[in-house]
Amino acid sequence: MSAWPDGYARVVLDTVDSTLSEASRRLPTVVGPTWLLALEQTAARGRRGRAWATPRGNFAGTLILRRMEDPGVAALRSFVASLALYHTFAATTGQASAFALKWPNDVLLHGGKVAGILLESTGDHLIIGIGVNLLHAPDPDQVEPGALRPMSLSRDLDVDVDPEVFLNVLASEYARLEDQFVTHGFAPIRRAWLAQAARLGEVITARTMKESFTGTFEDVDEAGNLILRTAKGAQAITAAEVFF
Ligand SMILES: O=C(O)CCCC[C@@H]1SC[C@@H]2NC(=O)N[C@@H]21
Repeated sequence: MSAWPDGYARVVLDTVDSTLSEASRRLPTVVGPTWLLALEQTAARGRRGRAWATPRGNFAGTLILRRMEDPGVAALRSFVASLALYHTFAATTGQASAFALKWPNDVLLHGGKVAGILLESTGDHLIIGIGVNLLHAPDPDQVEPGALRPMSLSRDLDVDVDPEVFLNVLASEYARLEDQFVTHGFAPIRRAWLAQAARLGEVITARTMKESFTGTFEDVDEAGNLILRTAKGAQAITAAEVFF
């Protein structure tokens, strides 16, 4: 069992609309880094305005941090969070090789999506929302065409992890990597993230709001951009949806 990290507060809620919305409501009274865990969410949101289902048994957590850097640097915490998730999956299942990281911040299990992260910045705070399919995964026909198959730890790995246990391990892994990020910057996080990256060196497609780029996934640069080698040369992509 991981020790709860010093300096972090923890709030467990039974049902809430969204831990991201709850985090925003609590901002005026929050002191120090705070984890919110909901055992059920009724109106959770995912990236690009999509809905996110959190039935009981899945993990829905949000970390509230005071933002100390400019927005570009603060946003690199999506890599800190996804790497912390990777270590948490490795620790709770004992099967690290089953997991991989998909740019910018999904976690894959056997090539399908098992966890997603949504970062929101409000005033001087950063709010990191994390959803994990521990027990249930949405039906494949509930996700949009071309999206990866949703996976769950229980169904696809035959491992049952309680959301509160998952939070304890994740909070500890996150705190360790947050210290590393603050002390040494993005470089060690970036190296460790790339070591677990899905499809590095392979041809992938990144779709932005306006364009689609297909090329070899070469790197993630020091600003967190996806570097694709296309027929027109190297393209640095800041925000996109990636398709394999
Ligand atoms: O689209 C994604 O991949 C991101 C999903 C993020 C879902 C989490 S669950 C906890 C937090 N509360 C929300 O409403 N969303 C995030």
